[in-house]
Amino acid sequence: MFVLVNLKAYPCDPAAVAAAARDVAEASGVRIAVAPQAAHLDRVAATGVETWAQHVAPVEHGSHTGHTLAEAVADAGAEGTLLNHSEHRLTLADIDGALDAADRADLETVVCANNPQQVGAVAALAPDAVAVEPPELIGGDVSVSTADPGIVEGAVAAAEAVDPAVDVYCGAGVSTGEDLAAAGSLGAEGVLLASGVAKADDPRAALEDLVSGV
Ligand SMILES: O=C[C@H](O)COP(=O)(O)O
Repeated sequence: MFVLVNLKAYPCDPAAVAAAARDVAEASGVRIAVAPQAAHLDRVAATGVETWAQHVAPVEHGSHTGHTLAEAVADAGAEGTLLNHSEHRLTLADIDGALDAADRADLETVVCANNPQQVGAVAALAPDAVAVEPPELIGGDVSVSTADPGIVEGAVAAAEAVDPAVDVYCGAGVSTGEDLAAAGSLGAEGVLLASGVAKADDPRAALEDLVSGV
């Protein structure tokens, strides 16, 4: 299972969470990556943890003030990027352009989607993975794998029907080892989570619990 921890814009210490994620990944053998704010990418990458961007724009080098350039996040140490997060939606054309940008910069990609129908649509653009997240469950206490297992199974079937090479992750409310195991049993190959770690009193303990069943 892949555990992708999105720090969003939460007021946590990105380097401390990253160091904890690095240690827990090393101790458990579970692949864990951290996606901080763009301005914190180099600080997070310096810890040695696998580092991801939260977004890249569908642009190339040039006159694009304020846009996040894929090559710049790669220079800062990112190895992958989220795209089309529920809190940063893109048009289909922009997802396509951002995937091209990520490809140029050699970034792995996870495209987020609300439901299995959207999973099918974005899987057709051939990202490395898709992440299904029902927006109403994001930031809550109940995991998607408990509240809506059918959406995870539907996402797995939708991606498989379009492109079996596209991995499927799920997210929203994931915070415990039980949640991670449930996601795996529904066919997900990873989880995308945020508040369960970034807002935890002890992010290291939260990460240890998360991987305890793997
Ligand atoms: O990017 C992460 C997802 O939006 C899930 O967030 P959450 O774990 O706080 O529900």
